[in-house]
Amino acid sequence: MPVTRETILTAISDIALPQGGTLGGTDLVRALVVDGDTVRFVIEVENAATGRAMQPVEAEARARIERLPGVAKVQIVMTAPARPEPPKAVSGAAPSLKVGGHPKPQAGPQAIPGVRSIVAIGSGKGGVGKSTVTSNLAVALARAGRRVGLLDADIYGPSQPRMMGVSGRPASPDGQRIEPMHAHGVTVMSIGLMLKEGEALVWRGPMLMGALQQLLQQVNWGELDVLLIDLPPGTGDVQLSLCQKAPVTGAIIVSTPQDVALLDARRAIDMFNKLKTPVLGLVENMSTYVCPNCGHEAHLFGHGGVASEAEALGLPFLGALPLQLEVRLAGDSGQPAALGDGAVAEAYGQLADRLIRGGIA
Ligand SMILES: Nc1ncnc2c1ncn2[C@@H]1O[C@H](COP(=O)(O)OP(=O)(O)OP(=O)(O)O)[C@@H](O)[C@H]1O
Repeated sequence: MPVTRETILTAISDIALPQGGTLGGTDLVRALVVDGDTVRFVIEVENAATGRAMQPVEAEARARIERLPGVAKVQIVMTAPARPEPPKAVSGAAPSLKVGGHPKPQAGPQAIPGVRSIVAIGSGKGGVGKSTVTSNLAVALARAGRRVGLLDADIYGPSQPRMMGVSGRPASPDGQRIEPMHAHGVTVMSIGLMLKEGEALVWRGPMLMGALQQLLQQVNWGELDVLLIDLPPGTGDVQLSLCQKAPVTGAIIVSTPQDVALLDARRAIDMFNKLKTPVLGLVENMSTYVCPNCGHEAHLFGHGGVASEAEALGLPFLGALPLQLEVRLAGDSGQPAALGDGAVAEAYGQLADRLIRGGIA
């Protein structure tokens, strides 16, 4: 039987650390991947000196994993994170709520109290409409009577405040817990609400992870059937951190039908597979364009590519969403198109329905 992530973590969890405590009691083990009979992971240490002190721990972990049936090769890499940027790297006075900062040690994924399921929305390529799909899906689920949260974790380009029409700074009466915003029946939180508009975040990996951890754990999400997480495009720190810090139910991948977008989508799927996060299915955005004047239907980015890719990968194809000027205008005005009654709202209604029937939302 192939060895599992859980078996490995259990096998090494009680190894004592030189600084006290055990390996299982920290979140030093990162990016654990089981690839057939090969096990790979990273042990993150504070600096080179801690790394040297941790060498016996690494050796003991390697020996224990090598003894597990089904393991032929163990690759352990010890890394020290780049020093985080000091908070002044963010211009303006964003962190009065102290969002950002080094992540707190956390042993494995931590559930968010009251949140039944967590769905990450990802894409390989930027600009394919991931944020648009997330906001419209959130609205469609809320219209279907679900209790929905939307976390904008697109730390480099948070667009949910604009798309959902929320602004202002979230309150934090006790300086610890953060009150989310509410729009169109959806509970919304975005790193963008902590920053001035147009302000780019220049935090590095560890700060990003700290910010994400806070947005997951310090926001008063309340009781939710589903929390949708709008990820940054690509396969970086935020995705990795999310799948390690939160029990993600699954990921939905958004792509346009273009080959180049599909190629990147494949990379995103591969990353979620490596992180052992189930891919719930693929969505094709900007699928068809119907000219509002003459009704002519055109396929600007090709058509059907995502459905055939899903079939080839043995993944569900969750639906095709049309390219429409109305969608962009609605997104820009903070009133997602799924609030209306047209073809777009119907397509999102079907997508929402599918997730509800599948027990995901
Ligand atoms: N189906 C659609 N029809 C028309 N415009 C769309 C559609 N989907 C997205 N857009 C527009 O395309 C632009 C990019 O969309 P969006 O910001 O949702 O993409 P993204 O993948 O989240 O991008 P990023 O890489 O910045 O995170 C936006 O202006 C949006 O309004």
